[in-house]
Amino acid sequence: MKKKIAILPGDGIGREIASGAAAALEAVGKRFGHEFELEYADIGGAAIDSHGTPLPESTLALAKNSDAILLGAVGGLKWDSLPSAERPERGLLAIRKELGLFANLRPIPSFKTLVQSSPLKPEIAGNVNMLIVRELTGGLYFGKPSERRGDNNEVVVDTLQYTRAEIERIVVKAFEFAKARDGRLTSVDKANVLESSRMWREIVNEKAADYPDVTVDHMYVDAAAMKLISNPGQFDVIVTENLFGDILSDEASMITGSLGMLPSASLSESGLGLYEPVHGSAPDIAGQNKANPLAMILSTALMLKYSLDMRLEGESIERAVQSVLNDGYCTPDLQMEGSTVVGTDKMIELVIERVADDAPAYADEVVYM
Ligand SMILES: NC(=O)C1=CN([C@@H]2O[C@H](COP(=O)(O)OP(=O)(O)OC[C@H]3O[C@@H](n4cnc5c(N)ncnc54)[C@H](O)[C@@H]3O)[C@@H](O)[C@H]2O)C=CC1
Ligand SMILES: CC(C)CC(=O)C(=O)O
Ligand SMILES: [Mg+2]
Repeated sequence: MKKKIAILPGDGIGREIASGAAAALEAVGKRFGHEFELEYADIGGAAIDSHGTPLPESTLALAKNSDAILLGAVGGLKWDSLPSAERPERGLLAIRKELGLFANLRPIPSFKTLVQSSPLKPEIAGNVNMLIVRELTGGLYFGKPSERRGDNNEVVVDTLQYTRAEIERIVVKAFEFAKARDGRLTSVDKANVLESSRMWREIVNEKAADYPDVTVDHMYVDAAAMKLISNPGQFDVIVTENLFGDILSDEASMITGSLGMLPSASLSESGLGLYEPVHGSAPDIAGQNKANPLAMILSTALMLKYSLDMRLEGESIERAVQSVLNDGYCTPDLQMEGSTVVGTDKMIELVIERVADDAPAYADEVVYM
């Protein structure tokens, strides 16, 4: 049956890498005999320019009527001086909220061939396979009030708010992933200071009773930031609130050596999924054919596996990516001696060829989720 996919390229490098997602779907379609109907719509700065709002009704309607959604990235210098409620990023937050995408999954594996590109020592970067489960529709990014106040607007307030139900559903999701993986869950909070973290911790402890096979530990977010660098191999599943997860996952990308390597999946309770790279629109390299398209392509693989029940198809993309890296190709963000540096377009082409070619499985195959 034909699957309808909404593609929202967004801004900056989002537009360049979105073509990688479309090309990967076309290659998978040809090889496995599927038909994908791709429909494009604006979000973020592009939507401000075309529709006067960062999340047009038509984009939201398309997303709701699709089997899954692929998103590039939003934001850019052109829109940076807009009030925060009108910025491109507001479109991204709004689509997450409107679609109820509360569970953001950010897998971070070691890519053996990329160990050299990590600023960490090979023995530290080389043995990681973690999953960050980030709460995505609550916390500091959504709490009200968020405003300037007082005489001359000299007071500013942002609000970190969660309901018990919001914390429970993300914690349960994380326990389920931990149970299916290595059975270790680290809950990251700031319970020594924040009331929200104290409730978060209580809920994790309550839910632990339902998962006797999962070992739970709690870590303060400042210490977790340090341990991600000193000993990332200790983590299996990390569960944390929205802002902490945002920051820690960018930090964790350095295990691979580039933010351009990390895909993500955002899932709702009904099972609808939006797939996007962890990185942003990278205005510093936009339009130069330098962006690494692999995070976007790997997000497409996650989409096939988790929203379309096409496991083999998703794995064919993951394997193709690994094959290209093993053959020594990389984009400029991945610093590796002796490798062949290629641009965005060429990297997409190399991966697509290998999807079509049925690249073999590797003994050290990267496992995502
Ligand atoms: N999900 C999204 O749409 C996100 C959007 N943003 C927005 O993106 C804009 C830029 O924000 P930044 O803080 O610069 O974060 P960024 O993630 O866009 O870039 C940070 C650094 O990583 C590099 N980088 C990111 N992705 C890359 C890729 N695929 N290949 C090679 N290098 C890559 C960039 O060149 C830059 O030096 C802002 O407007 C921000 O609000 C930021 C994060 C997430
Ligand atoms: C641009 C923000 C709204 C989001 C972000 O940085 C992220 O989701 O990683
Ligand atoms: Mg981020």
